[in-house]
Amino acid sequence: MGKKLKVGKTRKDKFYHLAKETGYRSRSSFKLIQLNRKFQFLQKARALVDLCAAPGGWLQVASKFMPVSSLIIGVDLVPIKPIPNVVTLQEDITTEKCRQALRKELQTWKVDVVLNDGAPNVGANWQHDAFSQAHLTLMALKLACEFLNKGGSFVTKVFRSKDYQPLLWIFQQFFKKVQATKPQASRNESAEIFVICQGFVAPDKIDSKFFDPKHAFKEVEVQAKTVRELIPDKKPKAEGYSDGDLTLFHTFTLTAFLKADNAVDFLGKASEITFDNPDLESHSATTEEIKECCRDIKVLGRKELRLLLNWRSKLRRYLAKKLKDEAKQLDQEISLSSDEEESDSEEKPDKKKKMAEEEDGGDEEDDEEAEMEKKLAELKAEEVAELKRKKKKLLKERRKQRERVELKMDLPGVSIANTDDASLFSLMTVKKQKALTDISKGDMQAADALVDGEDDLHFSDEGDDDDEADKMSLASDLDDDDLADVEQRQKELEKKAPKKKSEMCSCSCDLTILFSNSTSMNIVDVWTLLNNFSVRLKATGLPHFVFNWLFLCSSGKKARILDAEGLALGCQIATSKKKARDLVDSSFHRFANSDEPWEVPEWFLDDERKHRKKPVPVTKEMVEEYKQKWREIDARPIKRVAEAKARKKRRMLKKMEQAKKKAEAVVNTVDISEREKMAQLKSIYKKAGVGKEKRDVTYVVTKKGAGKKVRRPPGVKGVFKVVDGRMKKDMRGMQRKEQHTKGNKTTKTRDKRQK
Ligand SMILES: C[S@@+](CC[C@H](N)C(=O)[O-])C[C@H]1O[C@@H](n2cnc3c(N)ncnc32)[C@H](O)[C@@H]1O
Repeated sequence: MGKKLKVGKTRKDKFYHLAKETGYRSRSSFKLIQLNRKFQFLQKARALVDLCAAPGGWLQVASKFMPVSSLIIGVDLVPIKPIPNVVTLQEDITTEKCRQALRKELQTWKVDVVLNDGAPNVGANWQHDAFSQAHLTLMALKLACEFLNKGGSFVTKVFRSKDYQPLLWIFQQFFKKVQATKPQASRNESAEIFVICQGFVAPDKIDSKFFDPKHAFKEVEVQAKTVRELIPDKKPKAEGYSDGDLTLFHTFTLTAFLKADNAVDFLGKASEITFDNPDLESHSATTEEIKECCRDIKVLGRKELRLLLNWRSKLRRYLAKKLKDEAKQLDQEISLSSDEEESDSEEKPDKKKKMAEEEDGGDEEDDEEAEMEKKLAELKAEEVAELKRKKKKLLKERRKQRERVELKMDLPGVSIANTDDASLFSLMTVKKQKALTDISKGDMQAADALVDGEDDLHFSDEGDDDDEADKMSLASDLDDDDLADVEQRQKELEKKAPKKKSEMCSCSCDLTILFSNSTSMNIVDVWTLLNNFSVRLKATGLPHFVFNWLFLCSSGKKARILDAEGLALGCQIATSKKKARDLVDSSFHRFANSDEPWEVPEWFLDDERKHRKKPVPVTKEMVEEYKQKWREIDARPIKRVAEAKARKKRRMLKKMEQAKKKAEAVVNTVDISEREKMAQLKSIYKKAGVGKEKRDVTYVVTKKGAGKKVRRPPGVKGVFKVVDGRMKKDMRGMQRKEQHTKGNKTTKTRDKRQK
């Protein structure tokens, strides 16, 4: 019969195979690789001692990551197969002999790192094993304290048992920084954990009691009090077994959960809650989700654990109420059955007891409420944190945008990167966009709907979610200063005309959509729209507010929506308030709101289209100036091109540098002639790509044929070369012919072979 092996140990996981493939002697090598990747203690170390090192996987990793010619010593009870540049000792690390052997090996040296992956021979009793492991760790620490340099590191394996906390405390007495972690390569089912102690303080004198297990290991009981403690932000650490308990799966009844003094701690220990009370199982609070959660508590997150706690509170309240009702009913029965008064007197103590319990239930309710409040406060704090995160994200985005503008990757107010303009996808926006298109076509009914309508296009004072989203998109289109400015003005206007608030919202948002989304609109469209709107705007008394927008948009902050003409116009408005006012005033004219009420001939309409609009007060020169500016901006190389050019330049310089060195070597060579030197120098510089500069050659096609002497044709300057127009064609013809004959030959030989 074969020996029955433990499943966890025999299971060959990816690290096992990886170790086999990469030539590491043990899968634990990857634990050290991962620990070192996180804490970087091997790279700087010049000397290292690996305690309990067989078969030598950690030693291999150490010799790979430590600087060449570092001193590496490995100790183990069993012999370690030799590893290049590693000294191995066969000793028991708990003995004095081992200490002396190490002293002999190290002489006066001290080491920078002490590793300990020691695992005593485990067997019959987990509790005993855990203790021997902790003892082994303590002995490893003792050696570390003797041989470590000041500031050195001690990396050790520890099993999560009751001795874990005392061990951590002891480590903290000797090292500045003590961190526990479980590398990925460590199996989840293993209770091992790795503690990285950094910054050895090297005390002058060490009390021997630190290394005496009797003194060192005292019980430290830690109870979880909050859900956050139960599920920390970081990856949970592996838990060891508690005394006398050799299973990891713990099942409790619902009654036990309801009776538990500390519900959170209870959840920390329980793996499953079973239903032992049908009444509670069918309670409305016991939803399918709750039942699912009860099946495997270990996999639950904070949210689900809170759900269970709330459920518990509900059930407890329900039970308390039920008891109360029962007591009341009992009371009524007592008062009704006067005949049984005497017998009642015997039962009364029982009822009183129940009443007292009921009162206790009331106290419990208070506790529950306090607990609930505490939880609510926790939730609130989480919400606040979430909000803070969002704000931080928003600020980060704005900072990035500013940086992009500084790097000339974006224009002010225009983000190439930020294309997630929420307002583009808002249903409200789409509706308004349609209405605006209609208005721009002259449909003033749509304008009526926009401004006066109580329908879904209307922006109410309270503002629903969509309103908020649109306002947000409006805000996110401006930078901080603009936003503050606009908000300030909005407040002032609200004070001045409180009744017009809803109208103001309506107008301002319409224009926002116009300016933020109408990328294709030019100033004439804007102008027409404003003309169409002008009467309404006048009615709301908000032309200045509207023109704040126009100003912001046209003075470069919204450059993307305006063409050169628009920019020129915006510039005019920006320079003078009067000009802006005049511009608005001039939009109120008799053609502003005409609806073509009568039939007119086509020629008249054409004429009207051409001439009825007041010309925009912008000169051609101004438009040209802004066009030129756009051209300059367009001509700027994009960042990637600039980077590629810089890379090319760097490569060239490097090549030149190398060529220069080679050329110097050639020049300094004595045993070759000057001519040879010249030839070599030429070839070096040619290879480096610094040959003769390419001359501009003009090709002259003649019928006489290439290479023949031809007079300089009139109008040709500089170097010219005579070529035959037919040559290319002839060459190609010849090549074709050659291929053809080759093909024939191969088919003939194939035929011959077949024959
Ligand atoms: C998990 S293995 C170490 C694996 C090693 N880190 C590697 O990467 O190859 C644990 C080792 O601790 C050793 N060990 C246990 N008790 C010891 C002691 N008292 N002194 C020295 N070595 C010990 C065992 O012999 C065993 O080789």
